[in-house]
Amino acid sequence: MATAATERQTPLSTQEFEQAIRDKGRLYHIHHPYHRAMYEGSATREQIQGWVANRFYYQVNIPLKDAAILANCADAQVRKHWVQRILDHDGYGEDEGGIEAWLRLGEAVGLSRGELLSQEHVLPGVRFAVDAYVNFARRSHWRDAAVSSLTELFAPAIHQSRLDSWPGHYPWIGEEGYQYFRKRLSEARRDVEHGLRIALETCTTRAEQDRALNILQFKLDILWTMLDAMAMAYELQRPPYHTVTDQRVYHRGLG
Ligand SMILES: O=C(O)c1cc(C(=O)O)c2c(n1)C(=O)C(=O)c1cc(C(=O)O)[nH]c1-2
Repeated sequence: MATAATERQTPLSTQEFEQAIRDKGRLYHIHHPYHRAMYEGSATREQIQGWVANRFYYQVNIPLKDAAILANCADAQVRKHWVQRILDHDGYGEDEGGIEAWLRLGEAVGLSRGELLSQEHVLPGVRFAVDAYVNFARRSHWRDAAVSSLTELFAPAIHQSRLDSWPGHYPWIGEEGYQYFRKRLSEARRDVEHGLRIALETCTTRAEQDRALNILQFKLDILWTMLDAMAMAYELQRPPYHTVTDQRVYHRGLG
């Protein structure tokens, strides 16, 4: 008879494991009140601008995270696919890349390129959360780092929700701002197919599956925590040091 302990060790079937991964979508940042406000049309211009400026820090760090995964991966077949993610963001040939598209989104919401590039709006809480993601990829086995990207399973829905709702709610946002979200619809679907295959093929014991689900939760925590920091600053008007100064005195990264 199986005891509770041995039952815990029974691996989930591939279908059950995939379902457990997909079930994590109920904790995606699409459900964060900050995100809901943007989607529902109640976000202010300052809140949208704050989100775009802070999320830029995520955008510029994604290729560093993916380069760390490549650097830790001895499997050429994996690298051959994974390298595409860096090109998607940095650009290649005629494709201007996601970082450039995000800078255009910044301009479309009224932020200059210089404002985004200087990182002057990046809140410490956002910086720490994104840095935790990059550092996890640097120090982990590439398979664990690959699993942490699986929140992208849920990303097409969130990009689509912005394309569906923002133009109606925020007519002041220029049309050229939406290209990033359009571009990611197909890129995220392709990436996640590869990432999911890695997870399903390499996490075969219950312990490995549980670890993968915990890593995915770590990543969900990062995304949620970024929005918590933005909610403090732009909804509750309590950015860091607000009791002392209204200047953005926070550090811009230590290089
Ligand atoms: O707008 C979003 O809500 C959102 C979320 C995520 C995500 O789930 O990590 C990514 C993106 N966008 C995105 O645009 C992107 O390029 C991306 C790469 C990754 C990753 O973990 O490698 N996540 C995401």
